[in-house]
Amino acid sequence: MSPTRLGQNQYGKAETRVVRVTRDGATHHVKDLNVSVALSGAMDDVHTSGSNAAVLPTDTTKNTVFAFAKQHGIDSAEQFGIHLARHFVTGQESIERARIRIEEYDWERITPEHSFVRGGRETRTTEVTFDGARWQVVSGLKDLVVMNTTDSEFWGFVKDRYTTLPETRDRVLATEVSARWRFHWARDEDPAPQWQESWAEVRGHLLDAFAGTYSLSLQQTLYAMGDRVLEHRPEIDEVRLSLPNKHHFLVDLEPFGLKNDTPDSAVYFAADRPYGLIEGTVLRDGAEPRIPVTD
Ligand SMILES: O=c1[nH]c(=O)c2[nH]c(=O)[nH]c2[nH]1
Repeated sequence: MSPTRLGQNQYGKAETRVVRVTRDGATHHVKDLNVSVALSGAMDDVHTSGSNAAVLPTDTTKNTVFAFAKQHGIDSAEQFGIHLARHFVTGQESIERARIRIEEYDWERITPEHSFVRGGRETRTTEVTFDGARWQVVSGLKDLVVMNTTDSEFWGFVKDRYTTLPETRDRVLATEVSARWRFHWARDEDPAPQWQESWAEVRGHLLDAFAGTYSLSLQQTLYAMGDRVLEHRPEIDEVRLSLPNKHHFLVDLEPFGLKNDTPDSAVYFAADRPYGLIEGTVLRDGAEPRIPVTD
């Protein structure tokens, strides 16, 4: 038998759901997060000798999330993640790195006071990593569904013996955007970004680029989206996008004697699978490389 050793490892409580309700007279405010803590460091013993001496229980990491939400509030998901990561890395000798992933759910008001409906829109995400010296904050969004009903073409592609896709000069382009953007900010001595404002601005640029790009492929739209964010937001160094192509196929209505042309109230079949999956990263030239984060 060849010798073995412990490779990359991390542990912590995943998906702690914390909801904080703040009262401003009769007006209530809700912050709704799903927080996953992952800690790593000097953890050989717990895996190989059974000693738990270096292990802060995952139960404690969950309790810390609730206690911090109560004591310090939740200003932004990023700020909350930074606070937690700093606490774990500076508070325990055995913990060398913390990664905090947060999803934030949106609640819209039904009444001005204390009734809400869960926003059916996208989920906001952030991932904060801290190794005691350097921060890496990657924020994002997922499940943001968008559609252009024109200004999209796809033609001039490679054709082999299995190609049947017709070229098109006018199609529906729809996708469900998953985007993650990495902040330049890495050191405590540098001023941190305005997390809330930055997130809203990036979201706006992603949408503007999607809507405003005359698209010859979803790949081209992807690049335009990332490029626009980097052009307008100096606090961001990298944008990663995952864009499923939510195909809309013109239905063949010829058997019923109906012409189904795009310019004339077209009818599409919105297929849910399979879907093309277009993924890519747009980087600022000369940006520092990311800290590798294990999934
Ligand atoms: O925008 C697109 N990019 C592709 O790579 C592709 N492939 C395909 O079949 N349809 C599309 N659309």
